[in-house]
Amino acid sequence: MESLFGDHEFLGKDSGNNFADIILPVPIPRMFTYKIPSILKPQIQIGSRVMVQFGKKKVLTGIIGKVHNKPPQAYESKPILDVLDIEPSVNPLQIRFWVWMAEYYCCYIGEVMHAAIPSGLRLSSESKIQLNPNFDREESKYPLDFREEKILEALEKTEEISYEDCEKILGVKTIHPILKSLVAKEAILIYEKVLEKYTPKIETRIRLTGDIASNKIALETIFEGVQGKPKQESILLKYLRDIPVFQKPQLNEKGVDKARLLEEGDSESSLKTLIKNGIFESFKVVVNRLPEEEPEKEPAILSTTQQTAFEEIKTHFETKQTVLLHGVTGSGKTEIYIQLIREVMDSGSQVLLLLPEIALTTQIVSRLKKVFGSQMGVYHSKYSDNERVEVWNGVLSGRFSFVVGVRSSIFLPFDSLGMIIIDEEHEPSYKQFDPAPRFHARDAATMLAYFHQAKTLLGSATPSFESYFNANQGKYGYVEITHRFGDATMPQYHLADLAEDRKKNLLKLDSTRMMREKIQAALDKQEQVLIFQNRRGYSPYIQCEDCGWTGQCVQCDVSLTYHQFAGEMRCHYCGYKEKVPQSCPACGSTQLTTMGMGTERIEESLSLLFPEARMGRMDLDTTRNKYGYQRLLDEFGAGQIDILVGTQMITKGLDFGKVTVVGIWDGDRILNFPDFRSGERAFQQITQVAGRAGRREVQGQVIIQSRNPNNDLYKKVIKGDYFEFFRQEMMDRKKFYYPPYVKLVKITTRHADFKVSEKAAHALHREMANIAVKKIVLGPEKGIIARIKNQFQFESLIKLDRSGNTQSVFKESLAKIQEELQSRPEFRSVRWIVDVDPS
Ligand SMILES: Nc1ncnc2c1ncn2[C@@H]1O[C@H](COP(=O)(O)OP(=O)(O)OP(=O)(O)O)[C@@H](O)[C@H]1O
Ligand SMILES: [Zn+2]
Repeated sequence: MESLFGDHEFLGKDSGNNFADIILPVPIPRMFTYKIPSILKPQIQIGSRVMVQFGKKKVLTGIIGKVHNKPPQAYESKPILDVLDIEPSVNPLQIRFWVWMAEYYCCYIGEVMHAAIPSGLRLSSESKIQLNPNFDREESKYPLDFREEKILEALEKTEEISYEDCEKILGVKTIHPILKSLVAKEAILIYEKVLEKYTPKIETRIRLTGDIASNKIALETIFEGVQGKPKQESILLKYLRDIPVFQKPQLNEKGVDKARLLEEGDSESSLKTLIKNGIFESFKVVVNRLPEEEPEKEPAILSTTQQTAFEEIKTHFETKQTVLLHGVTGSGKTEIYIQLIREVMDSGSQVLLLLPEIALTTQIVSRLKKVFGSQMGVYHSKYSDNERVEVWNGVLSGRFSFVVGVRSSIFLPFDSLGMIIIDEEHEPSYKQFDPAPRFHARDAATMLAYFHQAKTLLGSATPSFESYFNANQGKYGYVEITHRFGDATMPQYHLADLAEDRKKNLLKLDSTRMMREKIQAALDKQEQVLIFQNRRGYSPYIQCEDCGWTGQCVQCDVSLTYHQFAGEMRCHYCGYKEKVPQSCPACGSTQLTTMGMGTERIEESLSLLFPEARMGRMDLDTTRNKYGYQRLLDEFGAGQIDILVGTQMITKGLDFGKVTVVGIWDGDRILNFPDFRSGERAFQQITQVAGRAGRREVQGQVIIQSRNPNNDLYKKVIKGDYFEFFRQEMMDRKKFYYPPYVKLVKITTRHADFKVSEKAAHALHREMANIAVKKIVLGPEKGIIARIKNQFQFESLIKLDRSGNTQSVFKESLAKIQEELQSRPEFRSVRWIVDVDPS
């Protein structure tokens, strides 16, 4: 990245520079160079939004990525048309980060920009057609045909029209040739209309008029006046309850939200009368969507173990940029983060705390909120666009010097980060699969911290092998906590043999005797139970008992997943859905049954086995709406649920004191995943879910149901020797060339025609063979799912040597190859998907 951008080029405002590289929206692949007109020079700054002409007559909005003095070689540069921002929207460090991301993850910088800027801030541009002011119908040397006349007539009546308007006016779809001709005849202009999408929230507020609030006699007179008018009296009383002006007249100034005044069913017309009579006045204000909150409590005092870890982390930071904090589940990592965050904030720098999915970590967010109040911004996947814009602006204005967020929060406009903390750093959900940029937020955040000269703290009870490897090599500092906080002990494991119980007729509704006994014991003591079922790989589906028919997606090579709640079968890849048929579409039989074991089935079974227990279920279905997680977790925390069944969502970060039993419904389902990381993932997943049990005085009990309880991996998890497990797995990784010993790049071709997709994949393969760096190319092979959304997929996997500049040479050559292949007519509509560090 250094080669492309020297630091001096980020200084912006340099009147000696005559050219600017502009980042343009997708699908425009790279930055284009434009001339800086001298009158715009004073306004040119890195990160400002500008309008530029692209192609013949198209006007786009882009962002200044770089200013310099080198005219482009391949084309004549056009001038920048206008600068839209007085203050840049994006700072130079962000641009530098975007450039790095586009290069590292092999994607277009426009795609990074698209991911980075919340859509509420994005300039949406819609092509608009306008009369060319220089055009004179009488004097034009070009004759117009009747369609062109029609368009011009419309434009004489209104200032601008859209493409859609044109289609309507002409009653045809093919308007491009007509518009093109009009442009050529200099009769019209086509431009992109710039729309700001973000809208501030405006509240109507009510307050007492003039100085009534400070005049007791006037107030009393008013009360006398509304006697016998109960509706008006009620509104007045409610106002005084919320705003006690008798004690503090100055409170009247801010007034109350009108909606609040009317929310208990008071009538709007009575309020109107009060306003008409000059008692109340209404006014409008712009309000924050994110409420102000004061911190409620002081951070906890660290235990001796925590304090030691805290000191060790800081000592490592003196010499290392990154530190890995490896602390067992329940060791109190969050409290250590809190102390670090405090210190960095006190020193005047910004802090970012990354969590894998905020919706799943509501508990941690509310713990932090209590300590940091509204100094802390939350960047939530379930926030609305407008709320996101307010967080963005809050970072810009300095309102938030600390942000907790999901992976997209690495794009916020920080200008002086002091530390990035990545909690649960092993979590696969830090990786963005689709669309580009396909980045890993942990790795990208480490780079971001480097650009800010900031520190990175990685935290996990089960570190990723990549991070553990770096710590072992001495590249990262390493701090370990081997004991839980307070008196809590590590949970005790039990393997329950499914096959054995079946033989002995002890299996009831897929539960072993061990599982039932442990659950019952917990229920008897009013303790709580978590039951985990792995979502990956398996899903419930509908099958015909007579002919074996199963519902298939019409666009993808996958079977449809059964959603009992909606009575539907859905494709998890493209969203296609249909109602569950009454009878088998193939043979007409009505014997349709549910196969696979989803969380719904387990919930049903358990409520039959434990009829007195109150059940809850947490999965994609029950948490679809914004407050779904929150509601379930609140109920669970309040002890209104005895047994909570859930998928991956219940494994992350939950800290409930009354959970003493964790059941893993089908352990084998976690082990059998065809991936080089399956061992690592299984170890992590079992340890994490088990870690929810027994986090206070009572020791936790973990039951793993399995048909193969002698599997070596269970033994290793139970032993809990992470280092030993790592050491053994790493021998395989080394032998078979897998990360972290090599870097992986996966390239997928997609096309509606099987043959074309295959041919493109082979052409790519041949070209890649000529790239002169050490590498192994596997494939191309049909994708694990051969067809998605009617597109056939072929995949190649490339293993790159980690040494020297292998990666950059490979990526550069790959970009050239891709460009060349894309230009071949036969591959024009092929999609090429490059995934660096796939997971
Ligand atoms: N110094 C402290 N004082 C009081 N309570 C503490 C302290 N440190 C930790 N705790 C409590 O101990 C419990 C476990 O801590 P925490 O949730 O931070 O662990 P963790 O390391 O993040 O665990 P996991 O990796 O399983 O998420 C929490 O209930 C927390 O409030
Ligand atoms: Zn589908």
